[in-house]
Amino acid sequence: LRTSYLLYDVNYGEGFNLRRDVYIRFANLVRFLNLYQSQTKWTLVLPPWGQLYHWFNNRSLGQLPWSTFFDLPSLNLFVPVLEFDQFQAETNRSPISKVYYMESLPFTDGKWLERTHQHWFGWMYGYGERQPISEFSCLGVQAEAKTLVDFVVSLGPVRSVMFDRGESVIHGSYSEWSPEWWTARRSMVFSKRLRKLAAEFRQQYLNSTDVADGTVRPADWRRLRAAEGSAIGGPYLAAHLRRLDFLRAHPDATPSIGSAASQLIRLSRSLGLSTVFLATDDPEAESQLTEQLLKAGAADIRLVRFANSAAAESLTDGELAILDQIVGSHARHFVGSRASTFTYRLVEERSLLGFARSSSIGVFCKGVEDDCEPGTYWAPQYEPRFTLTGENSREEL
Ligand SMILES: C[C@@H]1O[C@H](OP(=O)(O)OP(=O)(O)OC[C@H]2O[C@@H](n3cnc4c(=O)[nH]c(N)nc43)[C@H](O)[C@@H]2O)[C@@H](O)[C@H](O)[C@@H]1O
Repeated sequence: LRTSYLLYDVNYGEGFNLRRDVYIRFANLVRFLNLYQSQTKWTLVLPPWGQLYHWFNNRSLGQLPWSTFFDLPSLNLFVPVLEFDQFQAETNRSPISKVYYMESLPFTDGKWLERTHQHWFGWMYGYGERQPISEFSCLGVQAEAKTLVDFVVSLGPVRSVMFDRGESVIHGSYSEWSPEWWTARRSMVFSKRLRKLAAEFRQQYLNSTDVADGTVRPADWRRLRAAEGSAIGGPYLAAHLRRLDFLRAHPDATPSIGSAASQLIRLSRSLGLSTVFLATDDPEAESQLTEQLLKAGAADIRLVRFANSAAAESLTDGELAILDQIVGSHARHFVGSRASTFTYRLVEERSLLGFARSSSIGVFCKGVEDDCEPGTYWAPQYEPRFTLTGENSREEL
């Protein structure tokens, strides 16, 4: 069995939670390659988490491995994965055989433009040192992960292939409604350390435990199949209030603090929950909301944030965001921010835990009186199905 490596990178400006979705596209590509090419073991090289646009406190930390956030043994149960450092060690830092910089082009078939030179070096993942590359090409794509299977197969035996601007690849037939998407998604279990911190926080500040909340789940994600409605959740309302760049990027969906406070009061009253777990990227939001709650005579509503706990002090921005997601995903009821991938990932987590759709799809409206559309919800799909319709590849499970 020969070993080949697949690498990818994503446009710098993309946030953490969109990147998690791009992972699913490449994990499925690797899975399809391994099903199709039985003589090759394809391994997915995990792109280190560089200095993301939204991670203000991470600037000095350099590249973070995936194990900071995710449980690698769980990822490995779906496809073979390797941290970038390990890849460099395994290949003696030899050049990446082929790098394709993907450009979204307005044509319907996958097509590539070869612009090959003798020697290339690339800056990748924010490392100061440049990575040697044997061959660099631009690849015009309007492609799904499965189209790329045929493309990679057409390259013949190759040690390592990298796709840059990985966000250009779409899920296509293997989107959120497919078991392929969900199987990869289910394997993205958060690291043990972060899960433990979340459990301790829930117990200490929110009177919430898995046993009481009906969220005890097997350690192996392959055995987790919670029926919708089986989870009760902790006795709190969780709110994801996305602000900062959303005030500019999504002004029509982002409420003022006053409007958000009124919506929270109305919701917590109707649910009979006086504890609100607040997840937000805005350091000012909590004190501003508290002021509005007092003004509205709702001083009994208690705002709880992970960021205020002692455990938060030693965490990076990305870890803190995940803690907010884990704690938010265990609440009896959740209200999120329209169009935020942070909210999407949190709702997915809730659907996997077995929360009822109605407890998960609420979003903040712009105005208090607006009757805005609820958020998106995809029910988890479990039955594996695999059909590749490409020229070389056909297989069904
Ligand atoms: C405007 C667009 O917004 C998109 O944001 P959206 O979908 O929310 O995508 P996210 O990637 O989730 O949000 C960006 C980052 O903001 C922080 N953040 C957001 N909400 C919270 C929260 O509740 N708690 C904590 N602790 N941190 C939060 C977190 O670092 C997260 O990685 C971006 O992905 C795009 O690149 C673009 O900037």
